[in-house]
Amino acid sequence: MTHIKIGTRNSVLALWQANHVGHLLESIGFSYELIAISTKGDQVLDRSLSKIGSKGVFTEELESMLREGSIDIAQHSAKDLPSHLPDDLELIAFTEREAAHDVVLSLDPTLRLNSDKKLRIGTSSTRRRAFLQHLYPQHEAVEMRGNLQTRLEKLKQGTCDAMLLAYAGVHRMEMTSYIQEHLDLSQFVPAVGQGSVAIQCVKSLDSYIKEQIRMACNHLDTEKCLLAERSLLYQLEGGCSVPVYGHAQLKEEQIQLTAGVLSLNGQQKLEFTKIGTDPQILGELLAGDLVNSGARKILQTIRAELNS
Ligand SMILES: NCc1[nH]cc(CCC(=O)O)c1CC(=O)O
Repeated sequence: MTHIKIGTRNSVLALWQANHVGHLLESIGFSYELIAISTKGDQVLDRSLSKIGSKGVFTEELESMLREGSIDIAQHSAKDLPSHLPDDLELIAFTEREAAHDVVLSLDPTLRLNSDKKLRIGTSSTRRRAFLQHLYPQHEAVEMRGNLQTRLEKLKQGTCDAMLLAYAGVHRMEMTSYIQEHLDLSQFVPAVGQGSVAIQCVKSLDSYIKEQIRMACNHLDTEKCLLAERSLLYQLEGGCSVPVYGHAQLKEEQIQLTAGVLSLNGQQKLEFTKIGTDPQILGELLAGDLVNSGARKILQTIRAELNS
């Protein structure tokens, strides 16, 4: 029997996702074990993600383990993957994406973002912070790092009135009872990759095993969408720390990609929607539209602000 060592971060969410991948592998008769590690992104909690050195804080250690052969595959939240990945590694599968939108969690069932009352809203994502300032400038964004359990604790302690999170993680962690609002995908556009789990391996992994893993875990429609979103991110060299966002959906046989860039304070926003059939080209074309409208200048300003 083929036995697969799955490398994963050791947060409860990451372990859930790794077991999910493991169960998919079991469905084709493979067995699996988890090799769980704590990454720099999990350990350094006193600085914002955008300041720890953004690229690959959650992924680098797992990539080294792939090369050493101590794991066969690594599972990552597709959202946490940098746009530029090392040449000796590849992504061989994207699991079926669940609802990709963001949600508002609070202990107060009457809380709504559109209220006039100034609320303290916890988030660690520059995209959510920027969207919040753009759509609901009356509120104050509060930095919130840590895994989902830690953040829920902080909410309960009163560090903030509400927090913004991805529905997918909240659902996996069975925290949906705290959801007070589901944010509209078309207004509060998700991060590239949000809601899907990516599987990475060394390019030199046995091709039969690769094919089997892909068969068990890859969801073709999700893959088309993720490839379009990641193609866009690649062009703009965005990472999870910069408010470049993109979300693709299938409309009949076509891919519809909505993507944009927001300034950190939410005051400038560039956004386009485009339809196409080739994910790679669609991402490139939409990135081109953004660049032609001045995205590079906004991005330069964002990077300077984040580094200061
Ligand atoms: N950066 C943290 C992270 N990475 C993936 C998810 C949620 C699950 C997913 O998007 O697949 C989260 C938490 C969040 O953003 O709320």
